[in-house]
Amino acid sequence: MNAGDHQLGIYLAGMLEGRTPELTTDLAALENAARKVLSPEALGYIVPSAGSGSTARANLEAFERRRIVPRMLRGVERQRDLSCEVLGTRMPAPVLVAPMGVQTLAHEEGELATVRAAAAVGVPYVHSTAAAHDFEQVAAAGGDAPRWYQLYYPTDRDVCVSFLRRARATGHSVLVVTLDTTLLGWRPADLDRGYLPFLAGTGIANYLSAPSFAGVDNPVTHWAGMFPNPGLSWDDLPFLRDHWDGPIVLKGIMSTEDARLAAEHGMDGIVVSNHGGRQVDGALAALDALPGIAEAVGDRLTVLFDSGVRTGADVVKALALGAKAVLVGRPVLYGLALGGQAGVEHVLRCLLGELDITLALSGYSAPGELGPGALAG
Ligand SMILES: Cc1cc2nc3c(=O)[nH]c(=O)nc-3n(C[C@H](O)[C@H](O)[C@H](O)COP(=O)(O)O)c2cc1C
Ligand SMILES: CC(C)CC(=O)C(=O)O
Repeated sequence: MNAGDHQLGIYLAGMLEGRTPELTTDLAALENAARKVLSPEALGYIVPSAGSGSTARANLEAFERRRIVPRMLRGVERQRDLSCEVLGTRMPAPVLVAPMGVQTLAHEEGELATVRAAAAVGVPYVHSTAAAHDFEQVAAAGGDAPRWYQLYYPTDRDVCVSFLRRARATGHSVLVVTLDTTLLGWRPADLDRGYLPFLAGTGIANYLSAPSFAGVDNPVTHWAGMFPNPGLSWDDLPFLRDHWDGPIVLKGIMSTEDARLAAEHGMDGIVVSNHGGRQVDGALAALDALPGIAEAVGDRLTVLFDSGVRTGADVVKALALGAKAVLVGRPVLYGLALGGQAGVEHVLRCLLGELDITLALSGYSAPGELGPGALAG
């Protein structure tokens, strides 16, 4: 994709054709539009965060606080190339779709619409263990487009191995192991409603279609029993190495010490993330954790980032602070809720377009040129 074509393309209406007014190009405003179309349960599950929401607010505030310093007369390339390679995956820009389960809450086609949209734009899609569609369905819908797999490490290792095998067999190239959700966070919006998608049977598709577990009496409670895994430790990582022959990324790293341990344990990458503020309310903003971690690990690990990315300018800020690429979460679900596959495509194209324009107007031809000097302070 030639990112430089985005803006003209938009003005020439190619991208806006068939767009509903709710699908605004102001990505930060999508949440309000999505609130109007989501059911109360879906809204309660997707939009809010843990506890009082202070960490989710801090995530956004950390982006707001940091300011880009635009530079002039730097001979920016007329046709910018934002493409990059991350852990063996080529991508049109340093942006991936974050792993998110239960996407049928946002739209009946759920992950199938998201993976098709990601494939259309070329952005890698990260398939969640808690997806409402399984590995095979997502692989069929996504075709050859890049896909990674996110693991919730279950207490039952046979189930774990079956997930890893199927993920590999269906073309997922990188394993993302989420560490910050060994228990569900304290989420008042769901607790007050007594609602959890999994208990309603949504989000266990990968598990339900695992042939070896077909005989289980009550699959929902069986899965609910093996999902909580607070006993997980660094000693459990070699098992994954034994059963996964591709790169492994740890998601949910928020301290320099854990980042160093990830490198010492031979991991390939980390995602600096607080799960969009959905887990530990009161945790620091993910963006505030990023620069120290990036400095501590240097070239030893590929540092990725998520939590609070809403605009192209946010992507610029995260890259300047040391991320090699970012994962975008809720905005994708807002696009999904508002327009299915077309809505997700809209969000991804806007994000890449705004990233490209912001980068160029700030004096940079490529994301790799960004560093802390691109920001004030
Ligand atoms: C509805 C929803 C479901 C999610 N499901 C998962 C999941 O299954 N696995 C995972 O690692 N992260 C999951 N996440 C967290 C995202 O991967 C990501 O860390 C977070 O959404 C980033 O923050 P943002 O929404 O502010 O962009 C989920 C987030 C949301 C909003
Ligand atoms: C706990 C999961 C199964 C889904 C998730 O990660 C989330 O809702 O944030």
